[in-house]
Amino acid sequence: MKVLVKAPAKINLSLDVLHKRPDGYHEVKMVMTTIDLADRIELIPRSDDAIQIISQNRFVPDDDRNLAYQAAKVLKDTFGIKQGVAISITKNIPVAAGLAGGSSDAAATLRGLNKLWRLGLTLDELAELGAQIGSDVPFCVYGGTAVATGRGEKIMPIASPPPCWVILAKPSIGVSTAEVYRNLKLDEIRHPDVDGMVEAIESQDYAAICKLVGNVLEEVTLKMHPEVAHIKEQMKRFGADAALMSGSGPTVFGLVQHDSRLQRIYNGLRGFCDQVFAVRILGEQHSLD
Ligand SMILES: C[C@@](CO)(OP(=O)(O)O)[C@H](O)COP(=O)(O)OP(=O)(O)OC[C@H]1O[C@@H](n2ccc(N)nc2=O)[C@H](O)[C@@H]1O
Ligand SMILES: Nc1ncnc2c1ncn2[C@@H]1O[C@H](COP(=O)(O)OP(=O)(O)O)[C@@H](O)[C@H]1O
Repeated sequence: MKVLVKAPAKINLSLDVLHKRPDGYHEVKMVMTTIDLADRIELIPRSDDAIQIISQNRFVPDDDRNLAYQAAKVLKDTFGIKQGVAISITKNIPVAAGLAGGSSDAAATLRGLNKLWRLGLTLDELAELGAQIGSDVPFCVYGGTAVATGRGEKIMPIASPPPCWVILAKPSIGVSTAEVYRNLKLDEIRHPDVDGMVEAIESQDYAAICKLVGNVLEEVTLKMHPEVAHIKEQMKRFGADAALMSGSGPTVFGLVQHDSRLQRIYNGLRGFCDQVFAVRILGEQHSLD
């Protein structure tokens, strides 16, 4: 039996950092949502006990640095699984982009192996195991829309935003999440209204959502890579209702409700940015079947 799993990307509609913790991580408060841009993970049982990564993407590690490899390892070690698995990753999410591609591959591997190895774990149990791999993995285990706190691993599901288009534009640079957090000046932060964003989503107020988008990491990445600021300006100039960098960047996303304006923004950005996508928000949490 072979198992196929979708691994969707996320965007951060609001991202605040409260303080630096004694363990070196930052205490965050963010609103995240999954979008319809996804990697495809195929899990194929092996006759030996090895974990093998198969990927055609040269930026994706094919050894134990791969987060999907680490997900399989956590399950094998925790439950004493003897069977090996080949994990084939078809990459559609840009790498090191602030879209949690690696974390989502790990989360999809957890969900898929739960099925392949008949472990019978709940999403809560998979999310707890996922936290060992990375801060964004628990959110990716659930999908949908949620408030994430702690270092990002404490997840509280909320309603999904009203229907709209998400346009993503990724400049051809990769950003290190650790470096962005390291360069954040905690005493100079202008905190976004995360609670206001949650209220706006719960009341399906699209205009308020657009007004309240904010990300404290944006300024850090913008300073290192001015082209990100340029993309954000262009996104707005072409007519996006809101524009913001996702996570630690460098991808910028724009929100728009009208199909007519979508085409104009998409074409305008394609003029100077290689990777542009127009996708929908995915409202539903993942199910276990
Ligand atoms: C910024 C965010 C926003 O969703 O996303 P991305 O830009 O990576 O997509 C996340 O907080 C990224 O989560 P993730 O990429 O899973 O981070 P991890 O692997 O756990 O940590 C990578 C490094 O980032 C820093 N880090 C991460 C999370 C956090 N709350 N505080 C931190 O200081 C630490 O230096 C850590 O060593
Ligand atoms: N399955 C994977 N897909 C993509 N990158 C991965 C994967 N596993 C490990 N990585 C490593 O994780 C780093 C961050 O990648 P990614 O998760 O795409 O970005 P981000 O944390 O910005 O959302 C990459 O530089 C890559 O070397």
